[in-house]
Amino acid sequence: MTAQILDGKATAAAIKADLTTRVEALKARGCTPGLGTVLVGEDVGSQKYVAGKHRDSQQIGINSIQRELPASASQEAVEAVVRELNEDPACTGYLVQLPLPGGIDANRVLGLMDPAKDADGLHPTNLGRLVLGEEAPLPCTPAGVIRLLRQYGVQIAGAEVVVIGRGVTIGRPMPLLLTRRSENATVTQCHTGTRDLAAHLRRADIVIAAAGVPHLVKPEDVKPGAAVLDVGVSRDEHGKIVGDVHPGVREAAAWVAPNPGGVGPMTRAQLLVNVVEAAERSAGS
Ligand SMILES: Nc1nc2c(c(=O)[nH]1)N[C@@H](CN(C=O)c1ccc(C(=O)N[C@@H](CCC(=O)O)C(=O)O)cc1)CN2
Repeated sequence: MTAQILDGKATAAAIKADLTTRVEALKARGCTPGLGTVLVGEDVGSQKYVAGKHRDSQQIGINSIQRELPASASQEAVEAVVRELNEDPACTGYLVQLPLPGGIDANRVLGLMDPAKDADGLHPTNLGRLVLGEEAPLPCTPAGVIRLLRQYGVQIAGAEVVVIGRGVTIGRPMPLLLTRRSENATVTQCHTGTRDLAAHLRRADIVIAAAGVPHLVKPEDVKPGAAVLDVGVSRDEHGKIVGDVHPGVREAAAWVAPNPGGVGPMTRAQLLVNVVEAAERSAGS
């Protein structure tokens, strides 16, 4: 049996269509949302992601504010841009593209952001709110994963979920979302210190692979009927994406979110959701 594709592109397009109407309503009330991005360095992947975020924003009527600094920028220079965006009324939400170059203290930079303008849900106050079960902008990739599973009717409640990875954008917040009462999943978090990854994978109803290790998840380790979401990004010698999930998994699983075309577009769609919601909150709607 070949897995059903969890199509992130199509799902993201539907989310964007809904947001377009909400942006029009905001504009009619004199509030035009503006997405700010802070990009430090010349990493080609990060440049591509940021360009995609602005392209999406412009398509639905959100203004773009782009700040770029060289890889040699000092901590003070990056912090100055964050302070500027905190004060800029045209910027209703913004993000700092990660990873930041070595030598920049990313936690300090994120902590300086105005939590009300945090479009990524990665400010310590907003991550703390998530832990406490309070309303907060949600980290984009984990929220995109949940939305994609729901769109295709994959059962989350009661599911055994394995998350591979413990980074700040996906691995750390993903279990927080999955174990909310609204999702009710049981989560095992695996990482480079996990002794027997295959043993965990064989029990999983849902696998979320975000390790950045090419073809880490093999067909023989996937439980029949499982949903497998490929979030890991490595690149081959031609710059082509190689995911964490072996292509043969398509013949073993019931659902697969491919990479590209699965969770990536959902990450960008959730960013737009966060920007629109922040603008709606600040406009008092
Ligand atoms: N500040 C943040 N930094 C990073 C985040 C994040 O959520 N906030 N996540 C990742 C990268 N990321 C967003 O920034 C991201 C990754 C992938 C995609 C995407 O649309 N991918 C396409 C393929 C694009 C390609 O061909 O290279 C797809 O999957 O179809 C968007 C955003 C790390 N940093």
